[in-house]
Amino acid sequence: MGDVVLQVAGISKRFGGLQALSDVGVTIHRGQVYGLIGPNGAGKTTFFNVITGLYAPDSGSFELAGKPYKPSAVHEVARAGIARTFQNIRLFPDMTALENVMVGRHIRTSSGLFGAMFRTRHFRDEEAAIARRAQELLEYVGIGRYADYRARTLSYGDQRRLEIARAMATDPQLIALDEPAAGMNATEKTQLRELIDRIRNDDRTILLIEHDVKLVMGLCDRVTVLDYGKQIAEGTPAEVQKNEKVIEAYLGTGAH
Ligand SMILES: Nc1ncnc2c1ncn2[C@@H]1O[C@H](COP(=O)(O)OP(=O)(O)OP(=O)(O)O)[C@@H](O)[C@H]1O
Repeated sequence: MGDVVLQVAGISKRFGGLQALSDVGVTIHRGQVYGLIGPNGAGKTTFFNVITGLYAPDSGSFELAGKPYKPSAVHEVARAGIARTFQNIRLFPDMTALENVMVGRHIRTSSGLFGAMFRTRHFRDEEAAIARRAQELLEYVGIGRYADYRARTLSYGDQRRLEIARAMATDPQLIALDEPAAGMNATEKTQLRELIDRIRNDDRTILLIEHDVKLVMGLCDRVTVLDYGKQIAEGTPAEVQKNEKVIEAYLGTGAH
């Protein structure tokens, strides 16, 4: 098994009188696809938002690639090495596909504002390298031919791919995908599955929230199941599927 990429423990988060997360922890190894599932309102998005710095947790410890990190601000989390996509696609709709990926890459550059303002040689070289890398990533996710199209003109499935390319542009330790298959048709889901498989085979690490249990079970190495903010099961898909608490949680709410 690969090194530990993300280790979080004891995460709790309360909203007023509602305990959205109680003492949740996960350990994710390099090269794994780790799934987070649970019925509606179980706390999946809250967990994602806590580890990516959108919500401040009430408690919890956080380690990324062996170093403690404090998920207190979104850009700090991105710098620490977690990149994410969103349930509702958040691209720059009027920028091209290539430019959207280049934006992701900019957090790793060194020229800064001075370089950009005076268009220094170093800045220009860096821009050219960023554009090349962005094009490679578009090819990697399968939409290289749309590099010059505005993001909003791409199909839904291709916009999701573009979001993944943008997330990968930061060279993250961990890629967190928030319901990447939402709204996809069967063909798009198959392609998404192949893409996630490919990303894993390239030794990258993925945390996945997904409603489509079939997709999660077929794709993930390990799964955590949340219900009412509590971690009711953790294990391989086969283990989790047999767990009585899990069966009950899903049958109880009618969600699947
Ligand atoms: N910002 C917030 N303020 C108050 N309550 C919140 C907030 N965010 C989430 N909650 C509540 O916390 C609980 C967990 O919600 P969360 O969105 O994390 O669940 P989920 O598992 O992602 O659900 P879904 O599958 O519907 O997306 C819910 O009861 C929700 O209403």
